[in-house]
Order: sequence, then structure tokens, then C-alpha cells
Amino acid sequence: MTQATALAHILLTPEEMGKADQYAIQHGTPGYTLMLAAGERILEYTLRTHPLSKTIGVLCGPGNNGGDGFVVAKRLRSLGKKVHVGLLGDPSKLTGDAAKAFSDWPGKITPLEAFPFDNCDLLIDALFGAGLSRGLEGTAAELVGRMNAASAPIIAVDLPSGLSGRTGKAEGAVVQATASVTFFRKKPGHLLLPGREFCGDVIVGDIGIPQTALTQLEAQLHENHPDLWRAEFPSPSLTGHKYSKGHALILSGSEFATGASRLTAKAALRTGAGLVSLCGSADALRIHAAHVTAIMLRPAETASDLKDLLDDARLTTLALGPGLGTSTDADEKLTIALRADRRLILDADALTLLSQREDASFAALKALNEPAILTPHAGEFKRLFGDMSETSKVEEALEAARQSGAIIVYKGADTVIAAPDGRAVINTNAPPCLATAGSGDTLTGIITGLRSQDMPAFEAACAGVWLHGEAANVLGPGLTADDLEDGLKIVLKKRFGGSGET
Ligand SMILES: NC(=O)C1=CN([C@@H]2O[C@H](COP(=O)(O)OP(=O)(O)OC[C@H]3O[C@@H](n4cnc5c(N)ncnc54)[C@H](O)[C@@H]3O)[C@@H](O)[C@H]2O)[C@@H](O)CC1
Ligand SMILES: Nc1ncnc2c1ncn2[C@@H]1O[C@H](COP(=O)(O)OP(=O)(O)O)[C@@H](O)[C@H]1O
Ligand SMILES: [K+]
Repeated sequence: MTQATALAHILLTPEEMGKADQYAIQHGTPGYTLMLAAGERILEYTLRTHPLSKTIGVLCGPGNNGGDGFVVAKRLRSLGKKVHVGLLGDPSKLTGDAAKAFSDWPGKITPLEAFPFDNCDLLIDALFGAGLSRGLEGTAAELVGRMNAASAPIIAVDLPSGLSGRTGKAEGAVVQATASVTFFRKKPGHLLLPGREFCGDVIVGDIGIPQTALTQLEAQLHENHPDLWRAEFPSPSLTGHKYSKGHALILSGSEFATGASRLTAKAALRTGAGLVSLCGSADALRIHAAHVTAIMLRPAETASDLKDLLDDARLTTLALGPGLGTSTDADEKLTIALRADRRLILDADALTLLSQREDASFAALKALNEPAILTPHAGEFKRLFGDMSETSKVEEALEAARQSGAIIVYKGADTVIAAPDGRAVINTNAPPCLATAGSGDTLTGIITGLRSQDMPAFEAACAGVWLHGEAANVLGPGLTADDLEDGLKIVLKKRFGGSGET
């Protein structure tokens, strides 16, 4: 990864954010200065997006999130807005910067029972942020319910109250925000589901924490962006030839299940693999022959035929799973693939077959010269790694990567890519229209195409997932998996064609 530009895309857990705050404080910026800056960022956003709001309700909680609320309340009042401030908890229990912000608030506190939700044209949610330690219940949950029931839009300070910034989950009540203004860097909870749906627009405000805080934190989680992998993205060389762009082999399904592997093969070729071959039974290849031209066909009825085929060392990259089936024959081919020690991409039925093996073949995966890439959706993930859903999707993917020694592409609207060495990326550009039959097969092909051109496994997985999302974005609603190849062509030309921006 290119370090300097990657810093912009770092995500910080609330715990890491606390350390960044402390770093800033130790390096000469008092906590209250940070709080004033946080209030200022919320004020700016509020004035920019709701300039006509006259009566604003600010709901403050018992910690520093509430402190930010008092700061913005004071600033709004100074600009002539009518501001109602509610406080959840006992004012005498406020401490530190929050207590200072409370004492600086020149107005009164409106009792929560009498809070005039119906008179407010905007609400600011400053109940809980990074310090949320459990699900909201009782009075807090009731208050959140009243906020959500009000007709006014809600701007959340840092995070919608009740949402975990680490996991993107809510164990109890949670504020449904119109927008969330967070500080320094986004948190995983802003991007992971269901959190993303509670946040509304996410705005990141600079509160004066120095960038050097990031280097000492050694944060390993990023939001997916070309800055993370552009340096490793394959670029055509004048002296290159098709073999220098790799030869990818895609295992076909049987005669009546050829479509999935064909989508994979076409996407691999489109993404730049020098040569792509589909391999399977003669019956299956006859069907493929009616559909493909540039893609080659290699007969291999049995696992032993596949083994013979793989004597050709130029077949550098091997993808299997889409449409493969879970027959004994498919299982034997998987065994050959694992032993062949190529750049492996395992998807769909190959993952199901793996999960049916006693040790899920993690030892075989770990023995590979280069890490395999596994692309499970939620069902396949659970079959392979069991139910780890009490943690976050990022932590689940990282644990799976550690267990298997593979790069994990844990798919969904919030696809997480994780490596055994602790790196992880959350993808955010995938539109809902990608939820269509065969779109995962295409993703496998895109990653295969990048791997065959020597892109390192983790970067190829991140780039593949991003290209997949972007291809869908240029096509928009109505796309089918067959169309993605066209979208890919547009994105590759526009973003990686040499003259355009990436
Ligand atoms: N110096 C700093 O640390 C800065 C902090 N900032 C703000 O401070 C926030 C973090 O402040 P805190 O760490 O004080 O945490 P919070 O203000 O998010 O919440 C902590 C308080 O809530 C209580 N609490 C947690 N979960 C609860 C639950 N489920 N039910 C009832 N009570 C619960 C805790 O006992 C504690 O009193 C950030 O989100 C941000 O808004 C900003 O002002 C920037 C500077
Ligand atoms: N709601 C959604 N929003 C964005 N992307 C999605 C959504 N649902 C699924 N996807 C993406 O679409 C692809 C579907 O893959 P998969 O579940 O394997 O389907 P298939 O087996 O039909 O190809 C994955 O890349 C996944 O991340
Ligand atoms: K909040």
C-alpha cells in the first residue's frame, strides 16, 4: 500500500480514536480545544445543510459526546437560533471537558419529560458516541424513541446514539440520523451494516488531531479506495505479451451448469488476463463453445485429466467454484487444485466442498506458496468458519483469514477484505443492484484477471471488489451479471486507461 495516500482512508475504532485524542492532548492540544473544534464542525454542517432552521433541540448525554452538544448549542444560540437543550442524566455527575462545556452553556436545561420535540425543526443527537458501552435501554431508549418519532431531521454527533462505532451493530435502541458528523477519521460502524443505514450522510471534520497520531496507532483498517492499491494495479507494458499477463484456468460446471464459470472466465479476460481457458467435460465445453470466442477450451473430464493439464506451468492462476457442483468429481478436482499450488481463487461450490472437509483443508491452504483468495457470502462464510457473528464483520473476516491463511473476501453490501497479517478493508461503493444472480461469479473472474497479472493477493482482492462495485455503478439499476463485463470495460478505460483519473 502507498502509505501517504492510504492514511486518508484509515478507519479508527472508538478505542483507537480515544488514543488519537490522547495523542493530540499529549502533543499540546487540550481536550477542551478538541471539543470546541468538534462543536464548530457540527455547527458548520448544521448551518450549511439547515440554514433556515430556527428552533433546534440538542439532546446531550452524560459523557464528552454530550459535551460536544453543549458547545454547539451555545454557538447556535449566539447566532440567534432558539435552542432547547435536554440532558440525559444528572448534571452534577458530569466530569472533565463535558462538565466545562455544560457550565459554559448560558441557557437553561429543558426537562426531558417536557422536551418540545414537536416545536423543533432540527435535532442534534449528542447522547452517546465513542463511549457507548452497551445497548441502550430504559430512559435512554425511550428518549431515542421520541427523537426518532419526531418529524425533525437528526444530526448525530460522531455516531447515532446506540450504534457501536466498532461493530456497526446496535444492541438496543438507536437513533436514525439524517447525517453523522464524526471527527478525524470515520469509524467502522459508519460503514458496516446495519450501522451505515442509521448514519445517513457521514461527514468527517478536522478537529486538529495531527496526522502523526495515525502512524503511531498502526491502524490496519481502511475504507476501500484506489489509493490503497493503485501502485500494484497492472499496467500494460510496451514489451508485454499475452503470456506476461498470465494464463488463467477456470473450472467449468457440468453440461447444464456452464453459465457461472463462463461469467467468471469472461470477467477474467476483460480484466486483463493474457489468456483464459475454461476447463471441463467435453459436453460442457461444447456448450461454452457456442458462447465464447477469445476464451479457450481445455477438456478435462476427471481430476486426473486436470492434474495432467496443470503440468503446464504457464497456467499460473486457477479459479474454481462457480457452477462447479459438489459431486465427488468436483471434490477431487478441488484436491488437485490445492496440490497444484497456483494462485487460487475459491468461490461458491468450492467453498461448500471445503467446509465439508474435516479440517476445512486450512492446512492445505496455509501450505500454498501464495495465499489463496476465498470469496464467501454470509451463508458460505458460516459454513466454513462457524457463527462468529457476536463480533464485527471486520473481526470475523480477520479471524477467518488467520485460521485459513487465505485472503478473505466476505461479501455483502459491506464486503470486507481481510488478510492473515491483520490488514482489512471495508468496501463501500457497491450498489444494491449488484444483488443479482451471477454477480459473485463475475467478481471471482475480476479478481482472477488481476491475480493472473501478478497483482498481489490482498491488493487484487481489494481492487477486484472495488472494480465490481464501480462497474455496477456505471450501469445502474437493471443490470444483470452479463452486463457487468461492459461496465468493467468503461471503468477500466476511464479510471485506469492512462489519461483519466483514478
Ligand atoms: N477529548 C476527547 O476525547 C474528545 C471527545 N469527543 C467526543 O466525545 C465522545 C466520546 O466521549 P466519552 O468517551 O465520554 O463517551 P460518550 O459521551 O459517548 O458516552 C460515555 C458516557 O455514557 C455512559 N454510557 C455508555 N453506554 C451507555 C448505555 N448503554 N446506557 C447508558 N449510559 C451509557 C458512560 O457511562 C459514560 O458516562 C466522542 O464520541 C466525541 O463526540 C470530541 O469532543 C472530541 C474530543
Ligand atoms: N445489497 C447489496 N448491495 C451491494 N452489493 C451486493 C448486495 N448484495 C450482494 N452484493 C454483492 O453481489 C455479489 C453477489 O455474490 P454472490 O452472493 O456470490 O451471488 P451469486 O452466487 O449469484 O454470484 C457479491 O459481490 C456481493 O458483495
Ligand atoms: K451521538
